[in-house]
Amino acid sequence: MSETLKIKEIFLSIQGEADTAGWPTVFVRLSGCPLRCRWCDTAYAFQGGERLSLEAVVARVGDYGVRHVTVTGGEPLAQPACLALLTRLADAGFAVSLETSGALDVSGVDPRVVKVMDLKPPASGEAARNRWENLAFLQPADQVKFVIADRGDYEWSREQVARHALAGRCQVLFSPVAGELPPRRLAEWILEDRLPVRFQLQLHKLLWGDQPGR
Ligand SMILES: C[S@@+](CC[C@H](N)C(=O)[O-])C[C@H]1O[C@@H](n2cnc3c(N)ncnc32)[C@H](O)[C@@H]1O
Ligand SMILES: Nc1nc2[nH]cc(C(=O)O)c2c(=O)[nH]1
Ligand code: SF4
Ligand SMILES: [Mg+2]
Repeated sequence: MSETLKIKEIFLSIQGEADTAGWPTVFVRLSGCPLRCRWCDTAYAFQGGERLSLEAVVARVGDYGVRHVTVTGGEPLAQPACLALLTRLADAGFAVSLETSGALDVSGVDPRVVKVMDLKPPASGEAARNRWENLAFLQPADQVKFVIADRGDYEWSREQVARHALAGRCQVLFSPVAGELPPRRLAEWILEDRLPVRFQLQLHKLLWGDQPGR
């Protein structure tokens, strides 16, 4: 029997986050997540979804006729068949990125796939889940992302960037928790400290607000 995945949704949108922000992108959102970040904007993906074969997912992605595809969730790596999906999408010629929490092993991710990996700061409630061994598997095109709720999270994130020399390994993204930390405050902290990190806002929320399938 061919492998299957529980899929919450597949949709076309403007990439709202990370290095490919702005590109028309197909999103494949896998169901389920073992974490419960306090501010998660995608809790609707924790349950439900449709079981699809890898072939069906690749075919649906292809139907949209765009080059970029992002596999996200939920936590995509919580389903082991996600690794095979990533490889099939890369084989099919798509520019593939993976959004992952940083709590699951990324060592098996196809090297053609760009990893966008969170490190969860304390106010998420999930900092104990950060899998620090993952840092050894980052490639230069990958990105490490900190989603920051308050000054404590900012200082913690700044400390991890320094301790693990992250800025020399890949792009480092700092993003405010939407609706919680005023973006300007985070921008000013970054500038005051001359931090070598990239400030990010979720473009799709500026365009469409906070709604599923966008
Ligand atoms: C919904 S998660 C799915 C992938 C994976 N579970 C993860 O956490 O990276 C995708 C991205 O959205 C970010 N995110 C979730 N809720 C957010 C919020 N309220 N404000 C800003 N970013 C948020 C996450 O931190 C993560 O970078
Ligand atoms: N437009 C849009 N861009 C995104 N980039 C990463 C997303 C995610 O939820 O992982 C996301 C999303 O949910 N929507
Ligand atoms: S790991 Fe990602 S999907 Fe899971 S709760 Fe945190 S932000 Fe949401
Ligand atoms: Mg999202």
